[in-house]
Amino acid sequence: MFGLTVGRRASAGPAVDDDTLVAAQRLTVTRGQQPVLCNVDVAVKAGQVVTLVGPNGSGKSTLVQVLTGLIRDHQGQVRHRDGLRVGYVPQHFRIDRNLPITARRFMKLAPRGRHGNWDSAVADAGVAHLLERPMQGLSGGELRRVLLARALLSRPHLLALDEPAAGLDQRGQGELYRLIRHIRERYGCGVLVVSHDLNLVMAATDQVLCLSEGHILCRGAPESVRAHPEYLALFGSHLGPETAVFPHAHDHEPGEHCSHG
Ligand SMILES: Nc1ncnc2c1ncn2[C@@H]1O[C@H](COP(=O)(O)OP(=O)(O)OP(=O)(O)O)[C@@H](O)[C@H]1O
Repeated sequence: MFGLTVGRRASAGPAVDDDTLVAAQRLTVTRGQQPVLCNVDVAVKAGQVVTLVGPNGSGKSTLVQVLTGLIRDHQGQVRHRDGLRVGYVPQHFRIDRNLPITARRFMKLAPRGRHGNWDSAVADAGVAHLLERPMQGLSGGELRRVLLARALLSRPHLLALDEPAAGLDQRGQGELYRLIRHIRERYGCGVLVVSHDLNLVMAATDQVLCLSEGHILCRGAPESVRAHPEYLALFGSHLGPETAVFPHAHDHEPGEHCSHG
């Protein structure tokens, strides 16, 4: 899903002001007997970069998929701004090796591939030189750029990038975050990012949400904070002092736990 439009259905939920693109309240997702997300409150506003961090399996991708409208079997309330256009770059994307297709053709097949924001999407994602290349032959970083270009075709209000820095070298990661800021400014969109790259997260994010076992462990603006013990406990001491710093508020009382504790 790359050019989803959500928010046309009227539904009860948290208040959505003019700037708020999506807001979730007491969001809970259960898979099997296990809560994957538990009582999560989160909102993304236009022009804001919100980054989700947390260990493997902490619920980051699930949260992104709920906020982008891809997962709807949740408890709690999720409210999207009316007519919200979402661009989504998934964490995993497999190309069928038996179906040769160029990057241009791949993008043209997107919902807004023929009448969308083609020139800007291609230029902003820096993929002009990749358009005639077969998708199967792209490197991981090149593939991510094409997926980003495809997500931009709809001029999204909300751009969700699930681990866009995965597989990129240091220089590529720096470029990526510069690109995210550029896109945020150019499109005025909100950006929701999942990342394990904590140094870059802290440098390029308005708000960080740290998930652990489906709860928001801590959250805040990176520039306004100092080391937080729970965050350090989660990510270890390999981080530089400039990285492990943001204030937080718990989303649950110490005695109030989901069934996993
Ligand atoms: N459809 C599903 N069925 C069963 N379990 C699921 C399903 N989707 C997610 N889960 C489980 O929910 C938990 C959270 O998954 P999720 O992919 O959201 O985590 P994540 O934080 O994005 O992990 P990672 O950093 O490894 O990508 C995991 O334990 C996962 O196995």
